[in-house]
Amino acid sequence: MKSSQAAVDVCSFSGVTTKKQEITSLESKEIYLDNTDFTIRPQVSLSGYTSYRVGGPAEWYVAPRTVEALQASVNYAKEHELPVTVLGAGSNLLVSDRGIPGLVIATRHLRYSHFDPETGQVTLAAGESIPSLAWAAAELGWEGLEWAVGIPGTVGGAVVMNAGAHNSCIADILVSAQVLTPDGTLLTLTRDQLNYSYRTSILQGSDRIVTQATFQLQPGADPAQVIAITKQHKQHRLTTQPYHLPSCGSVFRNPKPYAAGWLIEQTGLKGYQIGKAQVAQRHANFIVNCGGASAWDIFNLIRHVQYQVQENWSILLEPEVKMIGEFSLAC
Ligand SMILES: Cc1cc2nc3c(=O)[nH]c(=O)nc-3n(C[C@H](O)[C@H](O)[C@H](O)COP(=O)(O)OP(=O)(O)OC[C@H]3O[C@@H](n4cnc5c(N)ncnc54)[C@H](O)[C@@H]3O)c2cc1C
Ligand SMILES: NC(=O)C1=CN([C@@H]2O[C@H](COP(=O)(O)OP(=O)(O)OC[C@H]3O[C@@H](n4cnc5c(N)ncnc54)[C@H](OP(=O)(O)O)[C@@H]3O)[C@@H](O)[C@H]2O)C=CC1
Ligand SMILES: C=C(O[C@H]1[C@H](O)[C@@H](CO)O[C@H](OP(=O)(O)OP(=O)(O)OC[C@H]2O[C@@H](n3ccc(=O)[nH]c3=O)[C@H](O)[C@@H]2O)[C@@H]1NC(C)=O)C(=O)O
Repeated sequence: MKSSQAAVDVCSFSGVTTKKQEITSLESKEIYLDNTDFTIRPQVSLSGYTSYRVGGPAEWYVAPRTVEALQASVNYAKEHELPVTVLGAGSNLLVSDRGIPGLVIATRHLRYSHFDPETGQVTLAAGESIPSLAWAAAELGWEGLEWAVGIPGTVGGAVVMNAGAHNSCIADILVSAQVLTPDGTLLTLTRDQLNYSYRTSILQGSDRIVTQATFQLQPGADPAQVIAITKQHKQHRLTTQPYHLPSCGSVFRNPKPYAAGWLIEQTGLKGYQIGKAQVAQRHANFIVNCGGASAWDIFNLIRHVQYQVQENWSILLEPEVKMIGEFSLAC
């Protein structure tokens, strides 16, 4: 186990990008990608694209609507030696107030879905919404996604994170995922190749971009029943989790057999606040933005919680949230 010192000393995080680089907008002009009608835009604030509602600008930002435009975006980054950061719906991200150097590629505009009643398989583009999918499946009477209704975000993010709830997770239903590799190749990876375990997959920290996924569901149930179970799951969340304030969901993975929320509450941290970031009263493993928090407030609170839990329980809580960009003392 790492020491508590390690828990407070590390002050620079990176998710996808690693290069230390100040944001220097080369030109404040949009760039048109070859053979597409898409533009790469400079200095785009990411706070509107994350559920925490914090974060500085992307040096460059693009949200392609087709796989071809995605490929063109990746090629552009390669040609200009820009580090690439991939964004889904930003519901599990803490973006630095300093922003993200290089090119941020948002995949949430990649959209299509196909339900195959013969096989019970549904194939979706990476940008499709998981809660919308869960409701659509319930309305068709297809079982298998009732648990997913309250998980904001995209198919791509859920496949990478192995999103889960109520003892189910993406790995239980994933048949395969299509990924775009940095050399522009589209590969199909089976569930076994993704090396899934609790809230992790081989895709975390990798340079492969999920473009679509196929899930196995079970058609043929009574829609009213599937909708009823889906509603119960949603209701359970609304009563146990602080959905009314910006957050990233659970901040830490559960250090089994303990629940992070229980450990944090027992440490006396419910309601503890740094700046406008607060350990939620309703669920201690949620840190909420009470209005006007900075990423730095949230980051410091994460560190404080880690430190206090380590001091009291000798357990280092491991963040589930992906922290991207620079978080240095000079912020
Ligand atoms: C209120 C609330 C409740 C939540 N409840 C749950 C819950 O019950 N269970 C749970 O598991 N999570 C939960 N979360 C966290 C979050 O919803 C999930 O992690 C979700 O799957 C993230 O999807 P996203 O599209 O927002 O991904 P993002 O947050 O945008 O990205 C997450 C990671 O995936 C990578 N990524 C995203 N898209 C792609 C892609 N196309 N290709 C490659 N990499 C990609 C990003 O680089 C990043 O590393 C909750 C969050 C909130 C705000
Ligand atoms: N605290 C936070 O930081 C955040 C919390 N959230 C919460 O996460 C949850 C998921 O958010 P979001 O991704 O926006 O998805 P929602 O669950 O709000 O909606 C997703 C889709 O499902 C449809 N839908 C919703 N309820 C029903 C229903 N009863 N029957 C049929 N269809 C339905 C919606 O249709 P329609 O548009 O017609 O309603 C919409 O198309 C929500 O509870 C939201 O409040 C989301 C983001 C951040
Ligand atoms: C929200 C997320 O996922 C959630 C998912 O929605 C829910 C529902 O299935 O189960 C997990 O929460 P969780 O383990 O905290 O589930 P809960 O049932 O709320 O709590 C577990 C235990 O901790 C206790 N608890 C929780 C919060 C709190 O403030 N105090 C406390 O004592 C509860 O009483 C319970 O005994 C996932 N979290 C993780 C880290 O695995 C996410 O990953 O972002």
